[in-house]
Amino acid sequence: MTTVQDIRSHGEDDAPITMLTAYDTPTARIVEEAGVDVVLVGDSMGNAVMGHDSTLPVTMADVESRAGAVARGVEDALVVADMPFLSYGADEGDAVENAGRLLSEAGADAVKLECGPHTVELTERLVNLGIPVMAHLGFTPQHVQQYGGYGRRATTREEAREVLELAEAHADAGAFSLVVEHVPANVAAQITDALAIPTIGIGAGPDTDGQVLVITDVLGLSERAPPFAEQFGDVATEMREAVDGYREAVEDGEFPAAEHGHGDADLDDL
Ligand SMILES: Nc1nc(=O)c2c([nH]1)NC[C@@H]1CN(c3ccc(C(=O)N[C@@H](CCC(=O)O)C(=O)O)cc3)CN21
Ligand SMILES: CC(C)C(=O)C(=O)O
Ligand SMILES: [Mg+2]
Repeated sequence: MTTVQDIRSHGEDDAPITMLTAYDTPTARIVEEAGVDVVLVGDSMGNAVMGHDSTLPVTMADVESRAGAVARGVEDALVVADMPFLSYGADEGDAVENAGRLLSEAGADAVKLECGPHTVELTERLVNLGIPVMAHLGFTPQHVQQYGGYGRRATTREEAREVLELAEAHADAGAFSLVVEHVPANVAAQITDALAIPTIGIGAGPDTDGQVLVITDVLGLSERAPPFAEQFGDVATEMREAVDGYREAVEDGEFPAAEHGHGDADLDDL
């Protein structure tokens, strides 16, 4: 069993923390069997498996449903669920209830919040209530309209300092780890050095305590993947071949065959 305390106590000499997203039971099972430490039910499901072009349309109902599916496929890995756009930040009571439901009903072990100055208090409140929080800073995709694009963040000294200070504030508020996305490697390295909790990077260079990617980017199932992602397989080709094989077998009258057990029942003509 991987717990939030196992992640929190990650040491400098330990192997890097591995995290991957999953949005369904069979994929979550494979991610866990591979020995990945943390399975993230990311709001990247909007792009990755729901056909949206951002994470903004993803709802609590979407994340609850997908987190349930993932939690049912996982025994040992830590399951973290993203809080989707506007499920926190508008009303603190609603935020607490939404976060709580991801644990008590969907079966997640922790939640992840895209952070800013407004999430420091919320982090403290959630942690006090027993809801572990993973913070997310740097490029936070729920702010894409505010940023005006998908470019790297914290590229100036001023903005890098802001991110560092927010990281420290969320660590002090009780976050057990911190995702740092799409920032310069030296900025991610300095944040990592400054914090007692582990950092998990995406598009943030090699000097974080762990790495995370979106599963469809890793598998070669994404229509578009960010430049910092790496494709480690070509599952789309495998799927195309299987589907093509099925279609051909039906069209050629080869499927179903006797071995598929469609024998006749012993009855008169209807
Ligand atoms: N499939 C997938 N993978 C991801 O890693 C991912 C998602 N979806 N959805 C949520 C966010 C969005 N992310 C992204 C998506 C695109 C870029 C990207 O293309 N950046 C380019 C263009 C920058 C620009 O528009 O100026 C770059 O060169 O940095 C970066 C992060 C990372 N996350
Ligand atoms: C890319 C990770 C960090 C994420 O937030 C997601 O998958 O939604
Ligand atoms: Mg996310």
